[in-house]
Amino acid sequence: MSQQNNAQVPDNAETGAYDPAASSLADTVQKEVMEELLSIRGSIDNFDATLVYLLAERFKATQRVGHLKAVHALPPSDPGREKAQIERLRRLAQEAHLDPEFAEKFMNFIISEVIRHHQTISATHAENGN
Ligand SMILES: C=C(O[C@@H]1C=C(C(=O)O)C=C[C@H]1O)C(=O)O
Repeated sequence: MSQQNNAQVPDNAETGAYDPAASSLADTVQKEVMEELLSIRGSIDNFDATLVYLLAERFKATQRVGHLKAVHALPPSDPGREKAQIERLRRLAQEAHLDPEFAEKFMNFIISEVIRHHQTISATHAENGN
């Protein structure tokens, strides 16, 4: 059923609801091309949602590591572990036809954020006198 934009029914801009058809191309692209684009974008949306859930679960696990390290006075980063992870992920990326340079950059970006969290957890732990 199509939604009417009137005072009773707020549109996406007002509700903040996601519009999967949002685009700046609507007026410049043929109808069939736009349909194919939207269909592919449906898959991209599913992948992006999966990435967010995966990252959320990964950060839950790394937060646990951060608390364990703080309790046992271990350093926030573990360069030996990181080196092994990067080497493994570069190999996996190659096999999956993903640019290994990109995989390494992406992994380093995530790891640096995790280390920042671990530093915060460690500082909070120290402040609390444990
Ligand atoms: C999560 C850890 O802490 C840091 C973050 C890592 C990661 O995000 O994978 C890996 C090594 C550490 O520098 C860990 O030591 O396992």
